[in-house]
Amino acid sequence: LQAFPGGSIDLVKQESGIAVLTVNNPARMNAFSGSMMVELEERVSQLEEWTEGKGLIIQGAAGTFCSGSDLNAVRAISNPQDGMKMCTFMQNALTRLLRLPLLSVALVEGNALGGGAELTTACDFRLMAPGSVIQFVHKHMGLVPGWGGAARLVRIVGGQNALKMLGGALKIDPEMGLQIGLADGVLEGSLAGSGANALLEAEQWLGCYTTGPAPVIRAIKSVVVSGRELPLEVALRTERDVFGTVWGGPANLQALATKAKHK
Ligand SMILES: CCCC(=O)SCCNC(=O)CCNC(=O)[C@H](O)C(C)(C)COP(=O)(O)OP(=O)(O)OC[C@H]1O[C@@H](n2cnc3c(N)ncnc32)[C@H](O)[C@@H]1OP(=O)(O)O
Repeated sequence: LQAFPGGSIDLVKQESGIAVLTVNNPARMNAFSGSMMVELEERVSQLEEWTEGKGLIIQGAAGTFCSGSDLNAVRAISNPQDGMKMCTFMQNALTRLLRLPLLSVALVEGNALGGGAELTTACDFRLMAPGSVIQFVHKHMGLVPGWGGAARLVRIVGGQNALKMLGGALKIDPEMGLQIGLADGVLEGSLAGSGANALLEAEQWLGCYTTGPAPVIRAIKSVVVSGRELPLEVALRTERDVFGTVWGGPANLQALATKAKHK
């Protein structure tokens, strides 16, 4: 993958506990070069070690999300063996990304195409800016998703919607995204339009879910990942173990001491 350089994956970990990951290759509409795939995996490793983290926003540079694989690299490795190696690498990186103990949101401005659409499904939530599009264009490229995007899409929107989206290479706009459950929110028009404002709005949106002590937010994500991925009996055991990490913990004791009311 390192033989196909260009662009970068930038990570900023903020004091607020929300990190921002930027897919940065604007000359190619933030397409993933080989070196960016390697960098993505490195950034995921850094986030796995970030014990203070609560949230993650994934965005593209310069007002558009990501146009998938860099087609120059795709052409150079257009044989099944190399394609499967690349897919294995990206499936692993994106599976680890989705399993991070952080609540993650894909901030979709402009286009999320091909592998870019797949990347949005490796986040817990998708926020779409007005005018943005998520499109699995794979059929038009004579392909199917290979970065795990089909498997995750079925779990997000159901098999029927996934079949329509992949079979028709449908352009999903924010309205349709909300309707089928692909989008979890749409940015306000007033704030959208500038990358900085869109990011601010995404931070505010995510803040509704990440407010609170990091151990509790991370535990919430862990029990949901277990419920999402494991057979019920195993998920229940995991839930009990995670419960043990917060029961009697500082946040729990403080809530008991203040006799919190939930009106
Ligand atoms: C398992 C993974 C499967 C995959 O991801 S396969 C790749 C799927 N993605 C695509 O096919 C995207 C192809 N690109 C497009 O449709 C359009 O470029 C796009 C994103 C709608 C933007 O259109 P426009 O706004 O008209 O801009 P444009 O076409 O002039 O693009 C600007 C420059 O970006 C380049 N670019 C866009 N997408 C790229 C890509 N995926 N790989 C490599 N280069 C890409 C494009 O060639 C152009 O470069 P240049 O200015 O001509 O040098």
